[in-house]
Amino acid sequence: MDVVTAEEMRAFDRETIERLGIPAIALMENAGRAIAEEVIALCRRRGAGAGGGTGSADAAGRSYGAGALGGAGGGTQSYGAGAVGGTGSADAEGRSYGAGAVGVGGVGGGMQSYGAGAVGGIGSADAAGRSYGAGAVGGVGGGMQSYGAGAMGGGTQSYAAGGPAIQPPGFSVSADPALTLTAAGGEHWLVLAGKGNNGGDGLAAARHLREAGIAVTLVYAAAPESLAGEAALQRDAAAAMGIPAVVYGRDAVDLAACSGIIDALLGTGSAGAPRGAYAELIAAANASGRLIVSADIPSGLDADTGETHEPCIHASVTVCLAFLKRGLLQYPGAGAAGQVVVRSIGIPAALARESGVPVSLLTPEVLRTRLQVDVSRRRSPEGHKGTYGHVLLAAGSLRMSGAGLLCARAALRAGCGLVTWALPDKLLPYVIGCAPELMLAPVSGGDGEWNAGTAAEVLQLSGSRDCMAVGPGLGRFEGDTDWLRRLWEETDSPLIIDADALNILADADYGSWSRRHPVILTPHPGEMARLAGTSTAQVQRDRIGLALSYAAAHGVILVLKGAHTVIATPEGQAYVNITGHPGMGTGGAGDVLTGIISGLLAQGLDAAQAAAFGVYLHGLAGERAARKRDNPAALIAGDIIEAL
Ligand SMILES: NC(=O)C1=CN([C@@H]2O[C@H](COP(=O)(O)OP(=O)(O)OC[C@H]3O[C@@H](n4cnc5c(N)ncnc54)[C@H](O)[C@@H]3O)[C@@H](O)[C@H]2O)[C@H](O)CC1
Ligand SMILES: [K+]
Repeated sequence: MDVVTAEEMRAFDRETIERLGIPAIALMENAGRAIAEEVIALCRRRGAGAGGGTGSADAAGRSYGAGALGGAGGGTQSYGAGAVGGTGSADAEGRSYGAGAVGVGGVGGGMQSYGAGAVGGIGSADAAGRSYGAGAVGGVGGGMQSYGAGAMGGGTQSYAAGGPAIQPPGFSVSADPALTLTAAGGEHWLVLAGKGNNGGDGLAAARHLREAGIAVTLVYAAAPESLAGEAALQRDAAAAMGIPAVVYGRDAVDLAACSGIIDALLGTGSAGAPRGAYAELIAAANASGRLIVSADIPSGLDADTGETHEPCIHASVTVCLAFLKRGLLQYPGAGAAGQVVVRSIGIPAALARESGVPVSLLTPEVLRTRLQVDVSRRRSPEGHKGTYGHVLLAAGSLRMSGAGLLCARAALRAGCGLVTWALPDKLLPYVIGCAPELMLAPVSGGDGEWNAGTAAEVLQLSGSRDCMAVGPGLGRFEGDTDWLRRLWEETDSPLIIDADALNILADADYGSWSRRHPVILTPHPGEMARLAGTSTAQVQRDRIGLALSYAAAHGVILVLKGAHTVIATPEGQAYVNITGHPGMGTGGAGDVLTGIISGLLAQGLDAAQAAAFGVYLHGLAGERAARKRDNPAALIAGDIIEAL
């Protein structure tokens, strides 16, 4: 799935209109319909008793129940079986990545669906009975009924293709299930409309909600006569249908007097912090406690960086139009968006591929098709430990021996054949037997710390290894810059640099160092700040942008760790990972990731493949491990290794 900037979005919009000849109003109509469908699906789930977090909600407020509904903003994620469907396959965690909704910031446990085109689906039903069948429509709470290919959806009857028909097959008529809501009478939605095309989308949605029997009132942020172009057409159509409208600032508006709010104030045309009526309406909407569905992006969000201006809408659902926006994947924006559903509106997805959009959401599909990773990791019956490569690890010191042990164990769990851990000789007696699968190579460390004289010993060890990881628990020592430079320039295999080795790099002008093989850097935001000579806050301000520029400028694969880790390549590609769990913020989790990446490299994945797949697997394992704890706070790094 491609991830775009606002400017890229506008370019694809223009190309679709000008080169393909699709009228702008058609795109807006499609956008309005998509928004309305998601609102109706949400009402349907809520009406099925899934209001505000049915079933269980975990400590983070994520509701996992069937038909679960994200709470009012605040970053709660809904994973419910009622979540609007998806197509295609599901991964081991029940995430479906086909063309469906995008669960962003998602942390396992429930079903997440990633993709575009919520309503329809193709294929089979999964173990939970969630249907991915063609024509299948999100069921009413309690999971989706499977309607089977070509069957009639929209109710409880279903004619499963090929199965015993409940009624004799024959003439049948179905309504438009995605825009039909039984018992709509209890619903009254407000549409907060800005004066741009985002507002136009909301006005188009209003007509569809009206058609579904839902009461709608338009709340214009600016005088309606100030709307222009397609938005003005939508204004006039809504008026012609007699949809009630008020103008903020001129008429009394009570945003709490409704059952839900569509936020169509600001979209990708927004610039800076919301001003005037927009700001007041955003604040009032957040204060109303009502469910908010945002059109395209939450108003007040920077579509490119994920910065949330003051104020910014906290949505339960964001109906992202045409392409996933970068700002929806980067915190705090990812926390303001709620469940993100990417909906097609008639702009061909191929435009992004053809134009070389550099950023992708890291899904199994992207791993397979864009990184050519065999996510199944099939093994040949003739394989042996030599087949799966040999990792050399230069890590650990007296006070941080555990980091080396975690990294080494993780490399083995990632599937490599052999791991040799080079460590200061004084540590040896203390680690012997901690992991019998490991081979240990003591280097002359004297007092249990590393010293510059060990470079030759490490280089000698590296000669027969497939990759080398340097850094976990390394510590700093006299002459460490020259020590690392020798490893950087003289090893003949891929290098993974982590922890204190990153700090050594940050203090060195390593741009002049020569390198024959790929290098992967795995900084957390603080280490990234030191590497880039900036502040941690600045790093977090635009993670994707910074990772892309740093990787290209320094010719490295950069793994910028954190919530939604970004993997960027020297060739200018970036992948945003959304597996993982807040419980992974624990000492040693980074050492485990370095081990996983090393283990994959040793098995023959290239640097970009190993970095991306390693991050993805690390996050999945963290989710699994967190679910095994009564409280995810109890997660420790070793649990992640055991969950691989
Ligand atoms: N492929 C596409 O791009 C499509 C976009 N669609 C929708 O259109 C919006 C983008 O619309 P645009 O008219 O460019 O801008 P906005 O509607 O986001 O709003 C701009 C509007 O608001 C004023 N404004 C800007 N910044 C602020 C601020 N900080 N405070 C107050 N007011 C502000 C500005 O003057 C403009 O008047 C996109 O998100 C989609 O929702 C369609 O879906 C079709 C395809
Ligand atoms: K919006």
